[in-house]
Amino acid sequence: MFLSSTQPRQTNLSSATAHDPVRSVKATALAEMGTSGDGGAAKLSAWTSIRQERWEGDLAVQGHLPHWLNGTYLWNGPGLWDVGDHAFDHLFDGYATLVRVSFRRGRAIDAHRQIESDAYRAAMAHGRPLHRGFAHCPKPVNLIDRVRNIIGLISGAVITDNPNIMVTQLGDGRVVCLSETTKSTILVDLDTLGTMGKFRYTDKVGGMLQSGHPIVNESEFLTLLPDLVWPRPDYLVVRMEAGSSERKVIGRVDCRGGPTPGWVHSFAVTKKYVVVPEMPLRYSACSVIKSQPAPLYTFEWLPASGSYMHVMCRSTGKTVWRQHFCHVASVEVPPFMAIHFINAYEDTREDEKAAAIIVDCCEHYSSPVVTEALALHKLRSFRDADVLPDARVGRFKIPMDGSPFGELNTAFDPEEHGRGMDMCSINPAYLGKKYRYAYACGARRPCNFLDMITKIDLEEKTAKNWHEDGAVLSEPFFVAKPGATDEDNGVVISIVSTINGDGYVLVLDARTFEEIARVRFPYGLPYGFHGCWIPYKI
Ligand SMILES: CC(=O)/C=C/C=C(C)/C=C/C1=C(C)CCCC1(C)C
Ligand SMILES: CC(/C=C/C=O)=C\C=C\C=O
Ligand SMILES: [Fe+2]
Repeated sequence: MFLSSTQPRQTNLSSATAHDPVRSVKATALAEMGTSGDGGAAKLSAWTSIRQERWEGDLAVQGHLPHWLNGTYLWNGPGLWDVGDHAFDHLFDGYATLVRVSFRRGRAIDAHRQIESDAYRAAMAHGRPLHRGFAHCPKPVNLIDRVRNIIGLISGAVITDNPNIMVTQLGDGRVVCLSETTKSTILVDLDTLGTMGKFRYTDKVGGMLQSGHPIVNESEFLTLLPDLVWPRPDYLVVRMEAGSSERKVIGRVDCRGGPTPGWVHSFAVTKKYVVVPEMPLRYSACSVIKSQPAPLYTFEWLPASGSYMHVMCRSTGKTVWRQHFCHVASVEVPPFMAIHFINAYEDTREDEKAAAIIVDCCEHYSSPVVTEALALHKLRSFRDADVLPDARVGRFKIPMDGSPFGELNTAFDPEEHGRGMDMCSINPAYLGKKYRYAYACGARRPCNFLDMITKIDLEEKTAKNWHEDGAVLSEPFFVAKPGATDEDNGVVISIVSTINGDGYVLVLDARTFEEIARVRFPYGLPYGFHGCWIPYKI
């Protein structure tokens, strides 16, 4: 049964009631402040903890959803920042909230639910967070606590398993949410959004950390495992076949600079290669051991340690360039700061061998300040101040002829997307291949956060933008029309948090970038990071 009005049909509220107290007084007060000289930030649901632990119901559709849009958009992010009297101050620390919007023949049903990681359950039980997260680090109160912390770090017990970055469906149908700690890989039930438990890897690969963006298709799951352990800090490149829970090591990349690996929130692949970025924002072993976040949280900025791009052959695991064997590379590149890689492809010669690898990313002009810009106290204030750090589409060219240096250039005029950009997606059929269009969040300045969505044409070097005054928009997600052959034939979905505290799913025609429908939530949702599309089985 679908409701035609905006009145939500609520289900399963017993659980919601049980968890309602977690929404702290601070968060409620903030949400109700409204006109506090913060440019309207206080009313935005984007930076406010979710209203209730779960909800399910029909949504009112304004406009026309295409009848071919049949499937589920699953979306994950940090929906709860307040526990008891404790309020996290970083976007990346919130407890994961999973949102599901199911589209069927022009209609939409929504559900959301908290993911019950061990870290979330412990916080609910104790009324405060107990685990170490991205920026949150429970303070040791005495020497015993300090020792317990070090043991807990080695065993992994004090480290968070809050899976708030992404959600993906594996080739065998299992749905997992995850973050950058390996233990945060958690299985969820697509029908109920219930937490089913940890994803148990059956291998002996180990590893405490993983990339936040594994590359997943119907046949495999590829990811990077950065390892901080001295004297051989490195990255393992691992693959897990669909239907298996065993990761196999494809190869290993030794760090070329610095005492630890660079942050690998995401990475890139081409048809034949995995590209492992090594950037100067490196994991800080010292801050991890001392249980004391450094100014850049668990990272430190070490530009003198150099920046590198390593290209590994997906089938052989080789990274060393050999002229007649396997054309792979490890090159020094200009300093860079990238959280998200957009895509990569092989620029081939006439003999079909790659002359260079092209890698595109959301590049922050070699500055780590963007991580600090995501502190909640900054996002909740100064909405009108132009404080969002600049970013551009950075294009690397990695030579495959044994040359030691790669290039980094600006792919097109950043003014086209307001000089800010991140949270990107492409048509997934073009992953690892030459492509023309990228979708991303951009900036309508002045702003303190990404407030526009943009379609970037890398061939014509132009952008089409969509914006609503005062609203915060989530990562634009491309869904292809079944059977379509044009790269941009489909829709782009983004979740909008409006200046009045409401929220809706925005659906744009990906070709024209014009709005075709908006689907209203019963209440605005917190900002989320990344999603996936699961078509219905016929
Ligand atoms: C983008 C985002 O949400 C990132 C989350 C990152 C986390 C939870 C990182 C955790 C940690 C490290 C990267 C290194 C040391 C331990 C720990 C703090 C858990
Ligand atoms: C919100 C964000 C990263 C999210 C990670 O998954 C980056 C925003 C950058 C702004 O310029
Ligand atoms: Fe991400």
